[in-house]
Amino acid sequence: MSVVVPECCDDLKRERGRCLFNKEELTNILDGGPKLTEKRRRIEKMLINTPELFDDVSPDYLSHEDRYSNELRKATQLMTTLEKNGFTYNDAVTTGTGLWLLMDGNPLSLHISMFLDTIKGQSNPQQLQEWLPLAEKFKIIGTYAQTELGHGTFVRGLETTATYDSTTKEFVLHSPTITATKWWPGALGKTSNHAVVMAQLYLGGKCYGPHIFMVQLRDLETHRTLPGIVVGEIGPRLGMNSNDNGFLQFNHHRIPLTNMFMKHSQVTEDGKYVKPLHSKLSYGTMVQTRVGIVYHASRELSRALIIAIRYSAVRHQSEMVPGDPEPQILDYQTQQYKLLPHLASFFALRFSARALLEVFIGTSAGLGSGKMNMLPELHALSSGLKAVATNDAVKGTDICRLACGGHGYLSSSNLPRIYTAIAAGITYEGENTVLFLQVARYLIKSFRASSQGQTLPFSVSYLRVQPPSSHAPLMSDRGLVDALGAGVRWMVGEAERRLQQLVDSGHSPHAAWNACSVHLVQCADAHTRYYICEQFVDAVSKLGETVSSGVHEVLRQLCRLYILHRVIQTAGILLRCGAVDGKALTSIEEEECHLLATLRIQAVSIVDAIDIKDVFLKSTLGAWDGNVYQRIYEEAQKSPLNKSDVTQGYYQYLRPLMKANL
Ligand SMILES: CCCCCCCCCC/C=C\CCCC(=O)SCCNC(=O)CCNC(=O)[C@H](O)C(C)(C)COP(=O)(O)OP(=O)(O)OC[C@H]1O[C@@H](n2cnc3c(N)ncnc32)[C@H](O)[C@@H]1OP(=O)(O)O
Ligand SMILES: Cc1cc2nc3c(=O)[nH]c(=O)nc-3n(C[C@H](O)[C@H](O)[C@H](O)COP(=O)(O)OP(=O)(O)OC[C@H]3O[C@@H](n4cnc5c(N)ncnc54)[C@H](O)[C@@H]3O)c2cc1C
Repeated sequence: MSVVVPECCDDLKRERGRCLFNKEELTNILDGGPKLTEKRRRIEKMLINTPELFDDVSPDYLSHEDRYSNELRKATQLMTTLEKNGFTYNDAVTTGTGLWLLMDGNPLSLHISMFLDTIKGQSNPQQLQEWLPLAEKFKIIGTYAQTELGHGTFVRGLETTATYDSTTKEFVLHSPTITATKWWPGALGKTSNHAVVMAQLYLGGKCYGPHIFMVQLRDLETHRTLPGIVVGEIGPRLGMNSNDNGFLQFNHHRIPLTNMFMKHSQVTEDGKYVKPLHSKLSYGTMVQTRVGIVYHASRELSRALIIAIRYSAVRHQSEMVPGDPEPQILDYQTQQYKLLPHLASFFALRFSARALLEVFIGTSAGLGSGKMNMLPELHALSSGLKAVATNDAVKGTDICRLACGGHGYLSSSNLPRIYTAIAAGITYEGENTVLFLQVARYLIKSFRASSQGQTLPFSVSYLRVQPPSSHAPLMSDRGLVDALGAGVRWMVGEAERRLQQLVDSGHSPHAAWNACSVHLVQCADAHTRYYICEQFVDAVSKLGETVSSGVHEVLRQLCRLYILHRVIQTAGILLRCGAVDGKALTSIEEEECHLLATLRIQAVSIVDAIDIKDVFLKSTLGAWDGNVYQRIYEEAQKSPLNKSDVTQGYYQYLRPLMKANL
């Protein structure tokens, strides 16, 4: 059956006809300016004109091995296409285009992110000169090998050892137990010939804690594993199965002294240790990746939202008024309630990701001149935002799937794949509960410092013991954000009180911490969300002077929805601390419902402005033209089971069963 694709179906035409703002302007804001939109589109055009980058057959129908090879084919093609056209891998990462193409984890993602970032951030000048050109030109291919079978979160508990032998000026890398096996690193199994390896540094019998080493794993000609090294792939996962997540063991494997990354700490030839300016500088690559993940999570959420919102405008179901035609499901208030707060979250995360990037850039510049004072602030912000962004992207993506009913469960909707890929983000790069507990540590320290009269860094300055009272009317955006801040201050104060009470009653500080950790995680989550609200309000108010009134109104409504939704989610706390009363909450609930109806009118245009082309959405439900049913039908025809009318399985199993005398 041939597909006659209309320019765009009537439902979507009508939706788009109601647009009251300049879509291109909103696109530019999301990209970070017109020049960046233009650059992204140039990259997209180039990629779209490279057919080798696209799948002939859905990876769902490939074997485990073919899936990997197919993704490797596309990943290498992507790198050469970018290079030939004067772009870098970084352009593909920062515009999102590369990650959308390589849809399910890919064998070069760790190379272009954590491997290269470690070389750039942890090398001394000689190492940088030696390794960076090789890695940038893909002469060596690497990954970030930190996690072990026995330890992922607790980096200090890693078991792999790097023992210095001053007689040969080498480190001896060893995996003393099964639990010391490196486990999980992306692209470690079959792709990488190098890895940056986190191992416990031993000098003269003394352990100096985890340090990073550049280790060659495979021969550069034959790609065979080097002696003293065992490496392989860990097998199928929930998602991201196009990647070759791997395992790695060392058997007294020797590497030169100069292969320890020596920007921050050094070992001299005679085995003396030179301390870094801050003990956690070697965790820098993780921090940088967390910053990137906030963007990544917001992008993945936006893909799910485009799919679900367009589909909700095309799908008609049930009767709202008996006897009337079936309405678009987007007209149901419950459907709006499922989707639109997540649309607001996407915008909130995008603005917060940008603010975090600025903190990262500022802190990195400071580190260059020996200033370490911003490091705890960056660690807390990047940990909290990574956790909230991935939690919300996962939850939002699953809601989008559910909002598409049965068809959301189809692989061809692409929602399952977006979900499984982003679901890994809750665990990797610091498990979210663990990261929240790091934020909580910062909050409690800050709260206590404030009680002793110290000035607090900007992200926690609202926690000071005697904050100035809010002058903004409660129901204004600022007033509600101040109320949320008061709620967090109350929660942190309460956590501190409970901790102190437990210590006073004889518990050790560590036992008290564990006994309060559920509440502490809630504090960290609430603090991070308060920060996100602040960033959203600030960004919209700053843009107010420069953008057209239509775009400003849409952003103002999305920001308002985000804040109202947050206040409702936190109602219990806000009532307990007296920041709002029942009457205010009732009017906030009513306003939220009203706002859902207002935003619904332009919802399709808003997701259009996110500007992700069909080839990157890869969804039968979310394509620009809304031709949903034809696409679903055509995709089903590609199932290998439809190649013949009667399958082999019938002759092998079903027929014998039917003929058996049971
Ligand atoms: C370019 C962008 C690309 C974007 C691409 C996105 C696409 C994604 C594709 C990639 C796919 C997958 C990648 C996944 C890769 C990985 O998962 S790599 C492995 C990551 N592993 C982790 O994240 C481990 C998590 N654990 C930790 O970070 C630490 O162990 C933990 C912080 C939990 C505790 O560390 P300890 O060493 O045990 O800490 P303590 O000794 O207890 O000390 C705590 C104090 O140290 C401070 N601290 C901790 N970390 C940092 C840091 N990074 N910076 C600054 N300070 C830090 C902490 O605040 C405590 O300070 P205090 O004592 O309170 O003053
Ligand atoms: C798809 C994927 C890709 C990955 N890629 C890489 C990679 O490229 N390189 C690499 O080195 N690693 C990689 N990892 C590993 C990843 O970084 C770890 O899985 C992650 O850091 C969590 O560690 P864990 O698995 O040891 O979990 P655990 O730490 O064992 O966590 C299990 C549970 O214990 C809880 N828990 C642990 N510690 C605490 C605590 N202190 N307080 C309270 N609760 C706690 C956690 O909250 C969680 O609920 C990857 C993982 C995945 C899933």
